[in-house]
Amino acid sequence: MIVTITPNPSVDRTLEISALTRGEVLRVLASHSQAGGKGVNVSRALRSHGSATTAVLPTGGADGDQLLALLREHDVNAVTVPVAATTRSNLTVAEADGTTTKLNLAGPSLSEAEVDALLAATDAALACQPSWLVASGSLPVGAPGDFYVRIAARASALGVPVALDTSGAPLEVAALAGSFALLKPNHEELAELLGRELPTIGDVIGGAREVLSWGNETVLVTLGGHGALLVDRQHSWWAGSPRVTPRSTVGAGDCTLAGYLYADSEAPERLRRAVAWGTAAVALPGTTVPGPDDIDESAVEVVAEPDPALVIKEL
Ligand SMILES: Nc1ncnc2c1ncn2[C@@H]1O[C@H](COP(=O)(O)OP(=O)(O)O)[C@@H](O)[C@H]1O
Ligand SMILES: O=P(O)(O)OC[C@H]1O[C@](O)(COP(=O)(O)O)[C@@H](O)[C@@H]1O
Repeated sequence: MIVTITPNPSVDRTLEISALTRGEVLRVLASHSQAGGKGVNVSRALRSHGSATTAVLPTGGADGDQLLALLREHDVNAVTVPVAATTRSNLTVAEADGTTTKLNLAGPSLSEAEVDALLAATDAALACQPSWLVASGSLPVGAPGDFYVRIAARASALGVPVALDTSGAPLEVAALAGSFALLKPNHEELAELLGRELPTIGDVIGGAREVLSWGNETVLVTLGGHGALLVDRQHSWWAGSPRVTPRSTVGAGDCTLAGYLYADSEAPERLRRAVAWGTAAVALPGTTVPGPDDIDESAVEVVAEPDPALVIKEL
């Protein structure tokens, strides 16, 4: 059983168009409304593979109701904390050449009592001793900057490992506090955290090891179309699959994390599965999560101790 907490979920709305031209009237080829938010997507991907999972999230207003209905459709067990403000709707414009433009709203403002209720709901979900707690996404206005540190302390008290996928200030506060079993930044998020560019494999491994030195156990860095790197204190692995033209990259990082956590395997096999799930996600429209039939682990190449001189953009 894996519990996810998504403090700022969304109804993801995707518009597929042939090409984006500013200032023009454009015809939409297809549109999708799907349950979104990073932890929500992890739960959806796990559920589509038959895993037991509970998604903890706040919901409010008509979009909150729609989000819950969408989760029900996908048979995802949701523990919801009702909030007064309306759940956000994030917008994606997906172009035929694979370019994905994401417009993410700040989301609703939560009161102190609502934040406390969210923490209490997470405590209640942790009582079943899940194998992982996944804490994911941006923080809503009103949540304290150390929200994920508080979450990690509660999980650690129960011996539950925490995987964190966030960005910006919440990532910095949490990563510096340490105590995360897994951090999943993408390439840009890790570079922003460290305040420097990370053009080579060696730069990313060095940066990940710096994050480990703050008291975290493992770092999974996703590299967009260039695969992913898994780094612990002793070892590193790179994995990638043949290039595909994405239909939508929204949710690819979340599916990568879900694939990593899905089963307790050796590190390189976890990474292979993670990249297979992420690659499958980009071939699907909007925030669609892959099921078992979409995944091809055999297409993923895994390299132990990759050459530090390799330039990521050239992989
Ligand atoms: N353009 C792409 N082509 C093929 N695979 C991709 C592409 N973009 C992302 N992926 C896959 O999805 C994973 C996560 O993508 P990434 O963009 O790094 O994460 P996030 O969605 O968290 O920003 C990558 O590690 C890769 O396996
Ligand atoms: O909380 P944030 O950082 O605004 O991100 C939320 C958005 O990210 C997603 O979870 C997708 O994330 P990834 O593309 O990084 O996997 C969307 O479903 C959601 O709209």
